[in-house]
Amino acid sequence: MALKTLKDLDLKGKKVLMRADFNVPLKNGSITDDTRIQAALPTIKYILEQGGALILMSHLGRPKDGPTPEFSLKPVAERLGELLGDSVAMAPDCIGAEVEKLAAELAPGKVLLLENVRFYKEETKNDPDFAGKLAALGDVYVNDAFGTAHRAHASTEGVAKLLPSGAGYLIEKEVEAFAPLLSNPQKPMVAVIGGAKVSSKIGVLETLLPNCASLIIGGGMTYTFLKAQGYQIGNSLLEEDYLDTAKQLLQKAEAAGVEVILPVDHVVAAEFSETAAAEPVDSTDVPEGKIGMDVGPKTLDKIRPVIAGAKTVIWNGPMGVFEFKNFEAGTKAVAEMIADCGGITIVGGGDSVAATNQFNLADKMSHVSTGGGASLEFLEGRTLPGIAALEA
Ligand SMILES: Nc1ncnc2c1ncn2[C@@H]1O[C@H](COP(=O)(O)OP(=O)(O)O)[C@@H](O)[C@H]1O
Ligand SMILES: O=C(OP(=O)(O)O)[C@H](O)COP(=O)(O)O
Repeated sequence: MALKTLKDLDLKGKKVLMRADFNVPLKNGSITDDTRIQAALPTIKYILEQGGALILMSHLGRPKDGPTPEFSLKPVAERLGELLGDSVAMAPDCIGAEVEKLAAELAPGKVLLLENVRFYKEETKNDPDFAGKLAALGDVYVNDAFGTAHRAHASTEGVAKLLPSGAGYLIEKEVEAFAPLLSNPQKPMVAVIGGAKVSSKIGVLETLLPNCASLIIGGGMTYTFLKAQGYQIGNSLLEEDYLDTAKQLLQKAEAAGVEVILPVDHVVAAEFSETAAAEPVDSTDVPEGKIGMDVGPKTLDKIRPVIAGAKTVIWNGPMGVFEFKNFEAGTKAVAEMIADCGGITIVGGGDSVAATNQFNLADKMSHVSTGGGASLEFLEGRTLPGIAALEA
């Protein structure tokens, strides 16, 4: 798959519209891990050095009700300004007359960050009119949002059809890093899947099965699977609509001879809060009224030999609510097992990468990817719409 890249674009004096994945973890309005911003810097600097005026766009989180301050990209503009040593202008919106004026007046070498594109539902619907309004802001389009390349959205896919386009350095680097895994994965391969995006990732698991010897499921994913098997899950995270999918996946894994490891004990809390007390539960069932927040020690004992025996480990999704000190132990232990396993280790996803950094293990992983869902889909051999749109 040959991609059009930055080198195929004439950037000098141009308004360069660039899609980045600035969906960074935030706590009380502050960025807790800026890996995704750092990862976009090589492309950003190249565009500025070439004399482009850079208009950046991204989503942040999954806002449901239009513009909401907690999903504003303002903290990203500030952090990016610090990293570049030059102020980054923050647009009040991502489309409209005021934004058009700011974009038109943007000087070469300067940066304007548009407000969260997901403040418009047209973004995720890949609405052509909305894509047209975004495209009108630039002369050329660069996509460097690997973490969002699995989404066919207006800013990742729609705009690419409307402007001369190319992939940024991050997309190029990620695609290269995954190439050996696609062509020649070292086996046995083990997938460790957790986190909170059950509906996004549960479908991907099925396609991972043929290549995996074992599938380890933890984090918020756990409870949809446990409930599907008839266990009690208390008030834990559940995506009710995916109970059947979970049941079918377990049946398919059994038929394919793939070992599935699910938590057999938990650390629970009475409420989802940083200050909640950690209560160990030595049972697969979660007591009524409690929330499963982390995997327990017996689960870790089951996971340990499986990861130690792997030649390739793919990890996406924390094993628990690692952002809260009382519930970080499971994620930390599994991250350490992966870092020490001696095989090829791929960590992907905004929060999994944040966890890897929190435990100072990034240097011990073979590849730390800015994409979680994107890397899983890419590894399955699926065409990522954001990348397909950049094919030469
Ligand atoms: N048991 C759990 N209940 C609720 N949320 C959880 C649980 N375990 C992990 N999480 C949350 O999952 C989030 C990360 O999920 P996800 O976005 O799928 O991962 P990534 O960003 O690495 O792809 C984290 O914020 C973490 O707190
Ligand atoms: O954080 C992201 O994905 P990830 O959690 O799978 O790494 C991307 O920014 C995509 O976000 P989305 O899953 O809301 O489309």
